[in-house]
Amino acid sequence: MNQDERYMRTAIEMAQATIGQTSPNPSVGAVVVKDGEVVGMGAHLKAGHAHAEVHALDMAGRDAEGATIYVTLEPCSHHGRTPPCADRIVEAGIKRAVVATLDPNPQVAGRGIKKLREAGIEVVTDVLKEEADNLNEVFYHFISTKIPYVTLKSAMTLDGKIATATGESKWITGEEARADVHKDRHKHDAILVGVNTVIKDQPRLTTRLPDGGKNPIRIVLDTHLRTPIETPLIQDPEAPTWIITGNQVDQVKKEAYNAYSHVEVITMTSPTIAIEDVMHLLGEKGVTSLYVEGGATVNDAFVRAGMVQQMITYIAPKVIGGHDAPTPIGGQGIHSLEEAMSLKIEEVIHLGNDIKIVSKPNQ
Ligand SMILES: Nc1c(/N=C/[C@@H](O)[C@H](O)[C@H](O)COP(=O)(O)O)[nH]c(=O)[nH]c1=O
Ligand SMILES: [Zn+2]
Repeated sequence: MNQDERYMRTAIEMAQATIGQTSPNPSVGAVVVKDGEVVGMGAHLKAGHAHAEVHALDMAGRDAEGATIYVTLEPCSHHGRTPPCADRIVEAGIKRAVVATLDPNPQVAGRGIKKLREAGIEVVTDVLKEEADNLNEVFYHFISTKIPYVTLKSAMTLDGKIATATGESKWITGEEARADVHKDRHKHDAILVGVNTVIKDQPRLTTRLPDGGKNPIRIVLDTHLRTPIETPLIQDPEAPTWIITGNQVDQVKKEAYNAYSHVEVITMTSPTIAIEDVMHLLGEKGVTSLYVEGGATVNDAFVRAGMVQQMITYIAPKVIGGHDAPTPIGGQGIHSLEEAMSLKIEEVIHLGNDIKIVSKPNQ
C-alpha cells in the first residue's frame, strides 16, 4: 500500500466510526499531512456541524501551509449549513489534495475539485474509491432516489422458521446476534414493523447498546390502527413512533394515539397501504435509511415491491419444524423462480452460536 492509500485508509476508518450519526449527510473523514507527519485529522460528526476538512484544518492550524489533505469525499463547494470546504482548503494554503471519490450529487460533482485546481492545488482522485463509496451507499441511494435505503432483517432457525407454530419466538438467536441487531438499529434513521409483530412481541424497537446508541424512528404499518395503546411503542416516549394507517380509520380513535406527544398517526390516501407510497412519504420526511424488522407479511411486501437494498439474515442452529411455523418472508410470495429476488452474499460472520449473512440484491 502506498503513502496516499495509507493516509486515505485512516480517513476512511474515521468516517466508518460515524456511520448513521451524520444522516442525512454522508460520513466523511479527513487527514492533513505535512513532511510525513499527521498534523490534523477529523470526521464530520453530525449534520449541521463542521465538516471533516474543517476539523482537520482547525487542528493543523499554520501547519496546513504547504501540506497535503486526504478526504474521503470531494470537498463541498456550495454554501450548505456551513461555508464551502474547497474555499477553506485554498485559504489554509494546502499544496496537494487527495480525494477518494467525487460528490455523488450530479449538480455539484467535480466543482470542488475544479476550485482547488484553479487555485493551483495539485489534486489526485480515486484513491481507495471503492471503499470510500461503500461508506456512503445509503447517502448515494437517497441522493439519487429520494427514498430510504432499506435493510430487511430477519432471524430464523436452521429450518427457516422465525417462530414456532404457536407463535413463540423469544429467542431464536443468542445474545451476541441480538446485540449486533442493535448496532444496525443505531445506523438506521428508522425501523419498521407490521402491526402483527407489535401485537405478538410488544417490541420496544430501541437501540440498547452497552454505551447507548441512537434510537431510530419507530414505524408501524397498521392499516386499521390495531396497535394496542398500552404497547411500549406508545407508552415509552424514548423514540418517535409513527403509525401508518389506511384512510378508513376513525378520527376519534386516531386522536387517542396522537395525544401522546411522541406518537404520530399518518393516514395514507387509500384504504390499504402501498409500500411505494410509504417509501415516498418517508423520503419526504427525511428518512434516508430504514431497517425493516418484519414480520413475514411486511417483509414479503417489501420484497415484492423491489424495495430492498440489503438483506441481513441471522441463522440460529436450532430446528423448530411445523407446517404452520412462520418463515421470514410470508404473504403472497412470488409465483415463478425467475421472479425470485436474487442476491449476492457479501459477508458471512459467526456471532456466538449463530451466523449473520449480509447480502445485496443483484441489480
Ligand atoms: N425473535 C427474534 C427476533 N425478533 C424480532 C422481532 O420480532 C422482535 O419483535 C423485536 O426484535 C423485539 O425488539 P425489542 O423489543 O426492541 O427487543 N429478532 C432476532 O434478532 N432474534 C430473535 O430471536
Ligand atoms: Zn464540506
